[in-house]
Amino acid sequence: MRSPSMNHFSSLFTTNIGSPTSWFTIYASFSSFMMILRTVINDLIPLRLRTFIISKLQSFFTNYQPNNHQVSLQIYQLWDGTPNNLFHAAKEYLPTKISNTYKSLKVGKLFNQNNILVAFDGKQPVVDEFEGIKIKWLLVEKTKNRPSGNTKSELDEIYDGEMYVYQNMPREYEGNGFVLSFDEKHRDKVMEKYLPHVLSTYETIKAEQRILKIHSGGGGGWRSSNFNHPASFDSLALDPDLRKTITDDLDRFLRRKKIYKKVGKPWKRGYLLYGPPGTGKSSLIVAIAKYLKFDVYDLDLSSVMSNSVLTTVLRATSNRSIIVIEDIDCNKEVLDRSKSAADMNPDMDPVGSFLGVKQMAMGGRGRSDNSGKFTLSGLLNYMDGLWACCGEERILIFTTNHKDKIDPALLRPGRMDMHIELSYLKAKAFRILASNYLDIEEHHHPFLEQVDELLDKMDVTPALVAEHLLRGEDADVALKTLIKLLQGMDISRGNE
Ligand SMILES: Nc1ncnc2c1ncn2[C@@H]1O[C@H](COP(=O)(O)OP(=O)(O)OP(=O)(O)O)[C@@H](O)[C@H]1O
Repeated sequence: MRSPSMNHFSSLFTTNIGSPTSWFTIYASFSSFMMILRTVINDLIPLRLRTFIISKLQSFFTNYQPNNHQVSLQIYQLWDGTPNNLFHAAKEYLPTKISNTYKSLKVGKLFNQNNILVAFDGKQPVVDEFEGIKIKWLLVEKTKNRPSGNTKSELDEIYDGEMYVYQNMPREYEGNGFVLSFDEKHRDKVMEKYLPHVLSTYETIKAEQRILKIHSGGGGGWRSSNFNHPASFDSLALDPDLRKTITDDLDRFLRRKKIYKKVGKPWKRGYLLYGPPGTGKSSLIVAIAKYLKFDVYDLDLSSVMSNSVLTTVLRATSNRSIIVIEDIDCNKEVLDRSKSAADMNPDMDPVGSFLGVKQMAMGGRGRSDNSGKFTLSGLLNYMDGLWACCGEERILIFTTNHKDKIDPALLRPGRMDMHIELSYLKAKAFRILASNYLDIEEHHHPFLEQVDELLDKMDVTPALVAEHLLRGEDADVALKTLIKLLQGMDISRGNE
């Protein structure tokens, strides 16, 4: 026997289903049918069997992923209880991938930084493209068991399954994390190329954000402060070819870490900056430090009383640093060394004399003369590689006004690899000062040629001209008075 509702249900297909009345009839029939079906199921299927079927269906839908060719990687804040570098790398890397289409971002500013910082807040996935593959990043926050923010969104749909893994992590894995997903066929590329790319980008960002320090002193310990000197390669009046030679050399030094390791040499480089006072030697050191993002250790040799103090002081320097010894020719021990070596054997050539003194310091004849004292040989030993035990990524810079006074032993390649002469101001470098101090574009001022001619025939330091330009606000007036000054110097020179 058929129930009235079943009759209704079957008659649906013959009625006109376009009218509201017919829709209501369909609804009423369907409800009655479902009620009857539920009663039948409850009566005929035992409770335990029903629970089993429901749990199986739930688990099927939970584990079902529409894109089952997608792979996901979780990067948590901790790995075996210790900070996970990949997590920190991702944290710095992702903001570089945020485009203008992002509608919700975190912003902030730290005390010691000038820039406004922007970060991914996790409410929207970040999609990164790398060598033709798309990688989707999501943020997982500690106190929430689903990606932060959204109610019911794309994130939930994708990550309900992933959250199950997350919630079952051992305690030490708890903390914020990232989940990145990509097509399975790119698995190798992501592991071998993309993740190393994230790490190396992080290293670059870290180096750029680094707050540089200057440490001064030596024998009595280092005194440190933030290094905020405004000089840079852009502010330096340097012949453009010389600037390029220097920056190319620095770049090459940074690139060749592996080669130094392979040939068993400490990764270090020595520069000798020489030239008259006021030609920019100290300013160039600042420019190099900023270019490389290296800290500076300004070593006062007169405070170093013995070789062992020198070793201690140099050991206390950090990696990625520049050790500066200014006016090396003025150091008494440095000058005395040549003298004492020559006294011992007047026929020795400079390098031979260096070796003689080095042997003394290493335990040869006359060692007792040097024990307990700072000697140049102690410094040379350090430069020759004994410092390899004290770390890497060191640049050593000596400055002098008198290159000819320096012992040749100090200058040979391997100790001072590059000798950079900073000289008097000439036309090309002057254009840089004119642009920086007076906003004069290259070749665009009627007085420039006259200044060039004067600079060409006389020796004027960049310091003197820079000081003069700093006083004038008006370019015409500043250049006119500079021409007068130079002409006056030219006349007095002629009178000498
Ligand atoms: N090439 C340059 N470009 C721009 N400014 C310069 C240059 N050379 C010197 N100056 C200016 O002169 C000042 C002194 O220069 P700096 O101390 O770098 O010279 P120096 O060669 O190290 O002198 P010293 O041998 O006396 O130590 C700097 O503060 C800078 O303003």
